Amino acid sequence: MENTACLKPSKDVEFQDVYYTVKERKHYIKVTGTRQILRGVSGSFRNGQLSAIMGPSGAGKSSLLNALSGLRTSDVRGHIKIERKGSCYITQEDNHQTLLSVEELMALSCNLKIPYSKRKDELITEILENLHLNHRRDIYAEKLSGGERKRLSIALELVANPKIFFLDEPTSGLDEVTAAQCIRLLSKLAKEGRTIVCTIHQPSATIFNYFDNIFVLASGQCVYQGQPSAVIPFLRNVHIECPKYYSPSDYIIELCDADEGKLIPVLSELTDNGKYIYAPQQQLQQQQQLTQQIQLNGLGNNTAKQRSKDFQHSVRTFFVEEPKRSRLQHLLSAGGNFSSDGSLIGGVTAFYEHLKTFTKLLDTEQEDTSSLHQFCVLIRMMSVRIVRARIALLIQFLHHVLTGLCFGLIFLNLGNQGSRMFDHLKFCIGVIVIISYTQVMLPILSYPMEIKIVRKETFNRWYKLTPYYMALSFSRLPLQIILNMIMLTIIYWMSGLPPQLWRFGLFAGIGLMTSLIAEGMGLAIGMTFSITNGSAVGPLTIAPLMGLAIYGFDFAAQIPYAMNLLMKFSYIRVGVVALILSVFGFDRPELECTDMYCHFGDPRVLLKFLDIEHMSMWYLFSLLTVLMLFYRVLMYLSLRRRCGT
Ligand SMILES: Nc1ncnc2c1ncn2[C@@H]1O[C@H](COP(=O)(O)OP(=O)(O)OP(=O)(O)O)[C@@H](O)[C@H]1O
Repeated sequence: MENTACLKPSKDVEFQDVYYTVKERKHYIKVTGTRQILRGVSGSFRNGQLSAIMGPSGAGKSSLLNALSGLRTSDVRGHIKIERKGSCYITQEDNHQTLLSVEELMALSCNLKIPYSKRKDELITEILENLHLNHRRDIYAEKLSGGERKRLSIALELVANPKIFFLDEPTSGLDEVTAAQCIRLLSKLAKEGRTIVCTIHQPSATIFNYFDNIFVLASGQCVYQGQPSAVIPFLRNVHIECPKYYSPSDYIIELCDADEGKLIPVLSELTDNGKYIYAPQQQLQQQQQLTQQIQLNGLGNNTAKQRSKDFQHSVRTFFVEEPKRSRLQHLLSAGGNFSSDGSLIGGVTAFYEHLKTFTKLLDTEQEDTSSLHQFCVLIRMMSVRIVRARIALLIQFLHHVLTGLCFGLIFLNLGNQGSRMFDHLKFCIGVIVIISYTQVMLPILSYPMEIKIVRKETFNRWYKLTPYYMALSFSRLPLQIILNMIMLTIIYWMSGLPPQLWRFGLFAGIGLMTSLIAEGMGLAIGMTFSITNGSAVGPLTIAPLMGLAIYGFDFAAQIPYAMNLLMKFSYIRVGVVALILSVFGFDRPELECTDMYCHFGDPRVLLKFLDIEHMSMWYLFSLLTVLMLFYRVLMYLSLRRRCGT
């Protein structure tokens, strides 16, 4: 894809001959061919206008929006001119950071995007008032209604005052009144000097008339581009008369939906796949100017097909005819009143009244915040969320205490008995396995939701991935240390291991290292897969590592070299060996022997039997550190891959 460099920052979005081709696969593996989702579409979305990409389901609306916004770059060809830095993308789902109120989310957005502004509170209040959300500022975002969530999504982006908004299906899931409110809000924002482009499946007649420009896609081709009021005259060009009392938007979409390959190519030809913009004949002067321009450039129907890379000349406007009713009249007849400046007031549009013009607060040029600043803001936010997730905290606390007690009871006072060698082994394996399993599964089940938010926020330049990654890693550390220490203390104390602080320190240190490695692995899986796939991939990945952890203890001296090498990759194995060494190594005195003869009464015999008597704890800690770094790097790469930077 070619993103044309803008010499002068432009707030328009222009594109020419955009193709999006995907590979078709059989059973997800074998490539059987390719499919063109977008077939060389062109068009332009102007600043100050609210534009809609419409079309039947599967027409390619979201694909076009993703290609234009830059969310999708692979498999996209063509020329797209957009100033990425000043744009933002609002997803259909409206996912926000959980356990934060509207005000806190706004503060987060402000702190990340405009750290040096002294008037953050003022700005937050102004935006919330304008978006009619001020009365909901203390409510958690997940408690908001669909319409309110959509407005919050817009409010969060407005903080940095982007000039280009892309919205994927902003009205989906909203009732008619709320959807109309949302579109009116977008229209107002557009009038304030923004370029707003959204996909919309099939707008109602009311909503349809709020758009300044519509771009109708069908089978990946543009079948109409221009003002909503010009659809009916445009269709007359091909002798199609929109029935009376039928919404033109419904009609053109239904025509395309029912088409069997005859009408779409004709309409696409008529618009030259988006190169012609249709508008009513409102101003004779404009028409004359255009005619002159066409004559000057010698652009007839044939020459218009010559693809020019110059966007200035690539998209042309046709004026079809005078609209029967102006948009203003239409709105008036719908029951609204207009103030002298043309904005709609009164009656059902009370909400609209609140939409004042944004002050200069929004217009300040913002600098990018430093990574350190982003890290500090993010870690504070993550810590607040961890503390507020009371039920999750309670469950995790109970889990660690109960697991500790269960283990303690199973191995009660066995830690010092020379006749229970196999129990000692099971104990060490059990401790490491339980830590690994818990820490792997938790992020696999919780992170896939989070990654969607991170993807949206990094795409909209709230923060960079590195500070986010660091904040994520460090914010979880205190809780992980506390919970693991509680569990390991209970286990160590109940199993009757020597009451030596340094030995307990080693024991707990190995447990914590294992926990950090497992968490890194869990996060890497959670960042890559959905919950469904991740919950299958997690156990599948951990199973071989567990297998390697219990392999060959009874013939340790005969384990083949290759197998020995492989076992070094299993952090569970390394953890188990380190734990055995911490419990039975370091000149531990003879264990108690209640039987006539205890072969493993002397801990050195056990270490020799397991072939680890010469193994150094430093070496094992180094191995664990390398494995921890490996999984943490993997986690970072998964994050980068998923968030597309
Ligand atoms: N990566 C992809 N691989 C295969 N097919 C794809 C891919 N992306 C999109 N498609 C297909 O392209 C077509 C257009 O998808 P897109 O999501 O852009 O449609 P849409 O017009 O937004 O539809 P809807 O209104 O139903 O959301 C669909 O048939 C979809 O299955």
